[in-house]
Amino acid sequence: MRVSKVRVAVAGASGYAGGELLRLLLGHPAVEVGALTANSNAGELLGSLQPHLVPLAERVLEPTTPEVLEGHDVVFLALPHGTSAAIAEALGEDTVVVDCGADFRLEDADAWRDFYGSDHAGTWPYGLPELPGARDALRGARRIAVPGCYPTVSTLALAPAVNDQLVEPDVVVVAASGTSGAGKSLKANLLGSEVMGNVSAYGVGGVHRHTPEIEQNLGARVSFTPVLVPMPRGILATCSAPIKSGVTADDARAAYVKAYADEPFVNVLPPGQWPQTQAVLGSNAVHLQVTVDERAGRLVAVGAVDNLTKGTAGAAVQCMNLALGLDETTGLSTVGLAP
Ligand SMILES: NC(=O)C1=CN([C@@H]2O[C@H](COP(=O)(O)OP(=O)(O)OC[C@H]3O[C@@H](n4cnc5c(N)ncnc54)[C@H](OP(=O)(O)O)[C@@H]3O)[C@@H](O)[C@H]2O)C=CC1
Ligand SMILES: CC(=O)N[C@@H](CCC(=O)OP(=O)(O)O)C(=O)O
Repeated sequence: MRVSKVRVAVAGASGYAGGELLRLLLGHPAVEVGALTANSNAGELLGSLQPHLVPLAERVLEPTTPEVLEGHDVVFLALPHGTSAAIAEALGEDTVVVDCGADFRLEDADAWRDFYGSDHAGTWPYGLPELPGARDALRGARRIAVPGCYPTVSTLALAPAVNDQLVEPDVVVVAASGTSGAGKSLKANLLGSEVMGNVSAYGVGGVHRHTPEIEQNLGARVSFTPVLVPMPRGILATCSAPIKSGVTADDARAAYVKAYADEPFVNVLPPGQWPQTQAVLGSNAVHLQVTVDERAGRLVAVGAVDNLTKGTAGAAVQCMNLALGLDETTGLSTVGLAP
């Protein structure tokens, strides 16, 4: 018997997140790739911009309009902030719209205005199924807001400690990211000569827009510092919080193992082994480790993700699977690419 496939469109197919979505969708057994759209690159062959997507090389990028995107079962939006709402509004309620941008992640309209400087578009179910209660909201959802890449790894690295009240709700996150996190458009600070052989902090002092998103996820005060490192992909987040009296490293580890025991994509590493980015590259896995720094009185958790996979496109596919009632892991792998 021939089972009909889910027809998906990708808006922003010329960008990094769109390209990663297509790489994953090409390996997804239940999906047929429909329209591919772009902005300045509309009219170009996909193969000229994303040569790794060989089966789609001859596809021509169309303009990003509701007319091109309608008629699909699922539409992935991998577009700049502020562009999703108008498109989503024009698509029918039956279409599953999965937004990789930030527009619908935050619940607090004031926080949105403070960090993004525009009017709040609204709030959609948040695409981090591993958060308590989130998976149920994603099953059957027709609108999904995929988390930011830093919030994904930072939240998962701290949630068991905060939720089990092992720590004070006052956390510090310092996270190093590869340059693809900044997208594919030209920026002087991302030139090879600026990035190679260089590591730099940015968005320091509570001004990065992922701060309110991590706060929303954890219900904790957050000091977040992102760091740009000279690699194309991957994030390593080092997270800490004041430990409550009497909590040991074994207690912390037990809480993490229990919280993630049934999670297909969260891998709490064996004791003493610390996450590294190359182990998660191209995979939808999150690698975590936790301990207690007794001298400083802090719990320390480290997490690694691929910003483009579990940090964006992999999470988007995971959420699509939940929305459509497919097995959550369909088309996704926990196997990384190393060295
Ligand atoms: N990169 C990452 O690691 C992560 C990205 N995200 C989010 O995913 C989204 C896409 O990011 P990313 O792929 O990195 O960005 P890129 O800059 O690589 O790609 C942006 C895409 O959007 C298109 N585009 C640009 N301007 C417009 C416009 N005004 N209207 C319609 N389309 C437009 C571009 O088309 P063209 O090439 O034709 O100009 C391109 O296809 C963003 O919201 C980003 O925040 C989320 C988590 C992580
Ligand atoms: C290295 C780098 O620049 N990373 C991006 C985060 C990418 C991300 O998660 O994107 P959105 O929240 O925008 O969807 C940044 O710091 O702005």
